[in-house]
Amino acid sequence: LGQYWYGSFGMHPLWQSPLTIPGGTRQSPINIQWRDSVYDPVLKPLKISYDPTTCLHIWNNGYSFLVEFDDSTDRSVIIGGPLENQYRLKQFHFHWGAINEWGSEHTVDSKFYPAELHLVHWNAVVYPTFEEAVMEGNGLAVIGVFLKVISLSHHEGLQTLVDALPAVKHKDAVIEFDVFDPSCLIPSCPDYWTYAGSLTTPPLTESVTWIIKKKPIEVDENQLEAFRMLLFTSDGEEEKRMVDNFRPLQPLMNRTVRSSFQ
Ligand SMILES: NS(=O)(=O)c1ccc(C(=O)N2CCc3cc(O)c(O)cc3[C@H]2c2ccccc2)cc1
Ligand SMILES: [Zn+2]
Repeated sequence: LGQYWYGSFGMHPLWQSPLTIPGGTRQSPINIQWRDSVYDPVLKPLKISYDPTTCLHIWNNGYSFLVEFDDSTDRSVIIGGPLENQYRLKQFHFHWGAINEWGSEHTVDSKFYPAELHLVHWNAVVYPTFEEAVMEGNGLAVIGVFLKVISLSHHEGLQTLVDALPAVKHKDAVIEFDVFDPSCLIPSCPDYWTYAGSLTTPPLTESVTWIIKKKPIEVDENQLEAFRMLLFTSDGEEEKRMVDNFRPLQPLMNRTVRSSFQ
């Protein structure tokens, strides 16, 4: 699916989506214009509680690498922030560029970060399965965290992931990954923006409450280079480096981005 969605390789591929959702009014990603975001004093702090033993495996699904969690119970959840319910952690993954000039999906004041982390949660209070939640307006909540490259700032938590990546170099590779607490990848600063959006990969359904952290995490160049060594392609196919796996910006249309901070 990665190849189909990211089109030809090597260039800075536009998102080859066969369709923008006809009549889509809340597509993602978007540019967050800081001065147009509206402080909402009603927004609560986001409460994050992950159980590191719910971590299951890392797999290369041909468009990113996903770290998946056991979401059969409420052991790894988020609540508060803009959310009406508690949401269960299902997986996290990243989007990144071939070079540090771009790679994130969301932009802030039209500025790209070199990469963006997405922690994907679903509303298991209201919906019986993730697949059903994906089709509903309040079905998913995704925390977005920007990555910033600072040459001498090695990120310890990320390194655990980076060390595992060579084992999932090819599409469809999976390895067991049994203890990892993804809260080490989330900045301690509580500030975030939030808006109503969509999946940025097919099926692009308009089911995501986005929670974008204001502060990036800092990683070093070698750690991001490790992402760029992954492949869109399966073992035995002509190698295509997994880079530029981000969707182009979508129109804001009739939406307001709220901020949890002044
Ligand atoms: N970038 S994002 O909007 O945060 C995003 C969120 C969830 C998902 C997700 O969990 N899945 C399941 C795994 C998967 C694998 C693919 O190859 C793919 O193209 C999409 C997904 C999506 C997905 C969501 C809903 C139905 C089917 C697949 C993907 C991306
Ligand atoms: Zn994503």
